[in-house]
Amino acid sequence: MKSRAAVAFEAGKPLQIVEIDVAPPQAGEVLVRITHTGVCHTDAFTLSGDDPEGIFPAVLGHEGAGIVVEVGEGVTSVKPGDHVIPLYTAECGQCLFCKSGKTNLCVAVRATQGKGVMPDGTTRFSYNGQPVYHYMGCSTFSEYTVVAEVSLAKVNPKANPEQVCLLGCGVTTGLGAVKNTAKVQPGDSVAVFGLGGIGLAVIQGAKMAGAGRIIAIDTNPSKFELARTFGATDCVNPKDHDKPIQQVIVEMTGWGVDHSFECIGNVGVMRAALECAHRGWGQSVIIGVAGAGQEISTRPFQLVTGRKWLGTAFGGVKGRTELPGMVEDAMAGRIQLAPFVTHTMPLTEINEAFDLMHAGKSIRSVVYY
Ligand SMILES: NC(=O)c1ccc[n+]([C@@H]2O[C@H](COP(=O)([O-])OP(=O)(O)OC[C@H]3O[C@@H](n4cnc5c(N)ncnc54)[C@H](O)[C@@H]3O)[C@@H](O)[C@H]2O)c1
Ligand SMILES: N[C@@H](CCC(=O)N[C@@H](CSCO)C(=O)NCC(=O)O)C(=O)O
Ligand SMILES: [Zn+2]
Ligand SMILES: [Zn+2]
Repeated sequence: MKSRAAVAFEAGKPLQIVEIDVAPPQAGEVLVRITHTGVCHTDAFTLSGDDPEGIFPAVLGHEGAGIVVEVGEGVTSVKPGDHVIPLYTAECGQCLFCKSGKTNLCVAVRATQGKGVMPDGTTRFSYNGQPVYHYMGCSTFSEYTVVAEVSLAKVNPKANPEQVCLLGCGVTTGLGAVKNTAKVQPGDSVAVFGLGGIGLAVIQGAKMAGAGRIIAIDTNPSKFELARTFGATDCVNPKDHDKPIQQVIVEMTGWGVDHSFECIGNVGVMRAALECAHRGWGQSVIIGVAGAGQEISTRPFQLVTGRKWLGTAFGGVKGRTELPGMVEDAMAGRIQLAPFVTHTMPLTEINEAFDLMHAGKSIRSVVYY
């Protein structure tokens, strides 16, 4: 079938809106009509060419909501008409990782997903007879996409797709990082570096966890108002200080914060986030994605004196098990999604979403089909 799609033909170039061909779902696969998709910084990261797993031409996008159109052989858990959120972290329930009870990092489809193909090693997308690759197992920048059954969370059809698509990545990642990775406790102090969709979701999660002081840090002060609305108690612009930001945070708190979160993808800031953690027990969670060749560093003494460095993917959330409940929480107002959606636009204007992100003017742009 034909599908309107925004295709990344080349790194560093705008997406092109074209009509691609989408082949039918094979065994264990599902054809989904995407109705809405958020644009996450990770899409921009891969488009920039910095992602070692980046492959072109590809249909990017991994923060979507849609409706099942057709299922392939053997698919039993979803049927046409079901409302779904595609998952870049699958949940097969069978693999070593799923069964461990220790992680959400299912490996069922991860190897082929990283190569831009479906589990059988081929792609369902083509343009002018040439292959177009999948992205993060989702490819939500196409109106019709094919995903593995294990990569779909079935959600309440009454939910607002313009908002719950954000549970496909940004908001879930931030909330999960607080709850599952850092395990923030009532009264704990928190520092959040980077106030985009991820950082603001961390702040929302910290507030929900009953954190005491929540310090929001960004070089773009226009982000502070929303950060305060979500629960930030202090807002800090590193540019206002002539000393390292970790020193500023340590001086503000005495010995540093109980938990810090890096939500930017900057290895220098990752170091600062670790070093502003409390002597003896502070921990720092890396959420931001850094480019090929980038490495983190700090003095080992920082760890010897009790700080911990952690990381998280999709906030440690098991999508098929947990997203349906998170959608209910959003519908009941227990999770706030509306404030994240600063812009909406049709697919034809998707490049504007990237421009707004790079200009620091948006939190989330949601594209509709
Ligand atoms: N680990 C995961 O599962 C996961 C999930 C989603 C996104 N991410 C990553 O999280 C990061 C954030 O994503 P986003 O969509 O919120 O991005 P975003 O671009 O919306 O937000 C980033 C924010 O960081 C701020 N910033 C940039 N440089 C800074 C600096 N030196 N000091 C302080 N603030 C600075 C920007 O002003 C912006 O407000 C990206 O690296 C993305 O790839 C990771
Ligand atoms: N492909 C990159 C890594 C990209 C990455 O770290 N992705 C995050 C999700 S970002 C969502 O916006 C993640 O979950 N990683 C775990 C996984 O991909 O299995 C690289 O190769 O460096
Ligand atoms: Zn994302
Ligand atoms: Zn699994």
